[in-house]
Amino acid sequence: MATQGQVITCKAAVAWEPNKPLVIEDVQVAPPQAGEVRVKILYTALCHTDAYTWSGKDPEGLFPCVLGHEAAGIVESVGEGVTHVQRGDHVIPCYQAECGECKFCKSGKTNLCGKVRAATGVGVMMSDHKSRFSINGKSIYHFMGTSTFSQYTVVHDVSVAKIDPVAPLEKVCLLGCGVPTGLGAVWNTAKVEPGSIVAVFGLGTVGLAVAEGAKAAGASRIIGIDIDSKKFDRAKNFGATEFINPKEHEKPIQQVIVDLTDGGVDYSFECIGNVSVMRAALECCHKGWGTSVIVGVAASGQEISTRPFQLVTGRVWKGTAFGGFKSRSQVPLLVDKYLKKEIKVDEYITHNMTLTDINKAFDLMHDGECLRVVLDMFV
Ligand SMILES: NC(=O)c1ccc[n+]([C@@H]2O[C@H](COP(=O)([O-])OP(=O)(O)OC[C@H]3O[C@@H](n4cnc5c(N)ncnc54)[C@H](O)[C@@H]3O)[C@@H](O)[C@H]2O)c1
Ligand SMILES: N[C@@H](CCC(=O)N[C@@H](CSCO)C(=O)NCC(=O)O)C(=O)O
Ligand SMILES: [Zn+2]
Ligand SMILES: [Zn+2]
Repeated sequence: MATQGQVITCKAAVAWEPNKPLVIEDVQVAPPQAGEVRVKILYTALCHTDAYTWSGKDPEGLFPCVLGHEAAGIVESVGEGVTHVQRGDHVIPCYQAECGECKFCKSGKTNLCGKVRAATGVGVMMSDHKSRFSINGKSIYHFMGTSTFSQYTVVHDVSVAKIDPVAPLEKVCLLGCGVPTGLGAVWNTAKVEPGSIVAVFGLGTVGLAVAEGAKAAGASRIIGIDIDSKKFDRAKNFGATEFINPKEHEKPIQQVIVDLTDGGVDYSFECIGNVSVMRAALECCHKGWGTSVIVGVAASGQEISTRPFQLVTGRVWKGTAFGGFKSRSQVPLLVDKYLKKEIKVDEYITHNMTLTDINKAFDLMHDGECLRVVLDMFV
């Protein structure tokens, strides 16, 4: 039955309130308006940022909403004026848009795009400042411009990357967030050179992707740091060469690392979202040139600090969003790299479940064994 131009009623996991279990609801998804695309989401993964917003600590978290931003699907229909994708295209929704025309996109200095960011930050579509999701007339907010915990979602056309239809959607959904973030933090943000010494704080999906990226960049030592030593064995397969558990040391972790590396590392990456660790990650960098990249998302109200002398003496503090990748143009290239076996993706998937099990999937994320859980949206 043709659905184009019609409201679609489908299943979605709705976050009615912070921290309350998500509820699988029948939601109405309005047709895409001009410049919008309605996507049938086939697979979505869960990212810790979904859990962060769900917790109520995200100042941009609005309820009720449909969370989710790491997914893959097929275009169901497009609104007026949309030319770069059409019905049937395989796509990855991109929470970081790329319009190619705004001040940010044209700067050549950042992957951030300004075109729809104001609207996506308040859970609505740009054209009319309204949501396309509702339940019996009650409006439900979008999230990150993606809302992939729904069988159908509406995104801005600048927030969708067309990919090779050969790629398995149940795998490449991960290229919507965590894996590119870690790889790009190394390749685009830090620009790690061959021979560098790298420290990675936090060995979840993002930290492991940093390790993988650092290995590919030719780093000579990749030091993995985690408070859960069970993470270490697996991290070897992603490129980490040595490991430190801060709990096993009396000295501050930055001092331990400085002592082990003749003055500090060339590059460090904080992949946790803990502001004390962010400080340690900066301070374990080598005087004169060491660069630390903040990748983890810290809650509202948290602040970073260090002695300014750390920066005066040449250390550099940076951050990265989506690893600095330009989403619409570079996500398809990452999919191609996966198809050529140049980057890992399958290895980050530890669990496969269904949309109905989404609350169990969130529980699993606290399990030390869990990296990414992929949900099949139509089982
Ligand atoms: N900047 C971006 O674009 C971007 C994109 C994706 C995710 N993120 C953020 O990156 C962070 C990591 O995501 P993830 O999915 O890998 O999370 P994760 O929870 O799987 O991994 C975090 C790891 O840190 C370890 N850890 C916790 N506290 C620690 C401490 N004090 N010292 C050392 N290790 C510690 C945990 O044991 C775990 O292994 C999250 O904050 C997420 O929101 C940011
Ligand atoms: N709304 C949050 C912002 C959280 C944040 O920093 N998000 C990252 C992506 S995390 C993906 O898992 C990001 O890319 N930010 C840039 C942007 O949102 O444009 C808060 O305010 O704390
Ligand atoms: Zn994410
Ligand atoms: Zn732009």
